[in-house]
Amino acid sequence: MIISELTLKNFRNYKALHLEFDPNLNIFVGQNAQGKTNIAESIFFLALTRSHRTHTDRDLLSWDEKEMRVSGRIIKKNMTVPLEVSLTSKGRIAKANHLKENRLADYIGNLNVIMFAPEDLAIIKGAPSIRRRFMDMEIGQIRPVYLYDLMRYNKTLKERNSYLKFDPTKIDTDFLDVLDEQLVTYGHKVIDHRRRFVESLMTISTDLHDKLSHGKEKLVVRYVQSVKTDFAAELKQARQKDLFRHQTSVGPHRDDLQFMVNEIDVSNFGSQGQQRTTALSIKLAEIDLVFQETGEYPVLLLDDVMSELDNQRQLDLLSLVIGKTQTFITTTTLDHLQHLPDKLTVFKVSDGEIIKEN
Ligand SMILES: Nc1ncnc2c1ncn2[C@@H]1O[C@H](COP(=O)(O)OP(=O)(O)OP(=O)(O)O)[C@@H](O)[C@H]1O
Repeated sequence: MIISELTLKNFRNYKALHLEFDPNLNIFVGQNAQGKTNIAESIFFLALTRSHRTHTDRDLLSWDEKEMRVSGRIIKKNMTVPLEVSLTSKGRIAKANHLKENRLADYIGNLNVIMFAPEDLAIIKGAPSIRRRFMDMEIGQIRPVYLYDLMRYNKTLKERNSYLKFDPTKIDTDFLDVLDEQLVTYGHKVIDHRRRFVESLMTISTDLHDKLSHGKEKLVVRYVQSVKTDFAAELKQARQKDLFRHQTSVGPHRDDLQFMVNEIDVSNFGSQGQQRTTALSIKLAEIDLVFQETGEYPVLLLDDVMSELDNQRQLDLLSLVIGKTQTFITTTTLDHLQHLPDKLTVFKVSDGEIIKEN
């Protein structure tokens, strides 16, 4: 799948912008704080109706504006699909083929993107919540039904946690049983999706990591489940503790991922280089995973990551993706970019102005 055109209205520092893209490689070059990441972010937003770097929609609106719109044209399976996501006083509106989707989960999946940014190192080094968010975003893109299951699980979890805060003498254990039953039903669905995702991710990323490390490192990705064997039984067993602590101590909201390189937990004991290569393997694996699940390669957004990679890793990365996925690179300089293919388009970015150079 490729994105052929992008139009921005009041998105960050772009009041009005229209761009036509190269199907192969697009490079956005410019000094710091000119608006390169904003372009990558807008493409991510068009795909997922949210930003990769802020939870606050307000941040995405140009200062002093009340509404914004990102629209684009996607070409997949030889069909052109117009997409549009806007933030208005009525909230978030997503349209595919000019038709409004009532549920955002029905819209997501029209455009698949994989974003690789320096912050992604946090998937390896950061808190478990970052790894859960990573799983949720990625599974949601490939199988939108996951978002429903996750939403229902989270809603029930919230309800249970609020109930656990009630005066203990007023707790109705029958009602808690009902909540537990619902939590287990939705929780199983979430766990099933995650298990399948991690299995596929593991197979592909191990192979890629082998290539990226030139056979020196074996990567193993493990799904670390909070539920060990029987969710219902474990929930029951934890009930007294949960009532005491006013929160649910077992369930997929406590899941994690573990990355082992040559049998060492790379999150805690890996070198910077190993952690970077692991993050890269995971991200690149997603490209093939999206293809496996949807029959289309996603669009790849490489935001400010090339300068962090040495020559060899740049070469490995580009040789793995160019010709396969439409790629967008943001960078402050073209100097360190080696091994670029012949077919590419460079966009010079300066203070929200973009000049296309062929
Ligand atoms: N909501 C907004 N409205 C208007 N301008 C904004 C808004 N949010 C950010 N900006 C401006 O966008 C610019 C930052 O853009 P961006 O994050 O894309 O930088 P960049 O070119 O990727 O830089 P770097 O190389 O440092 O990552 C800054 O000038 C900032 O003031």
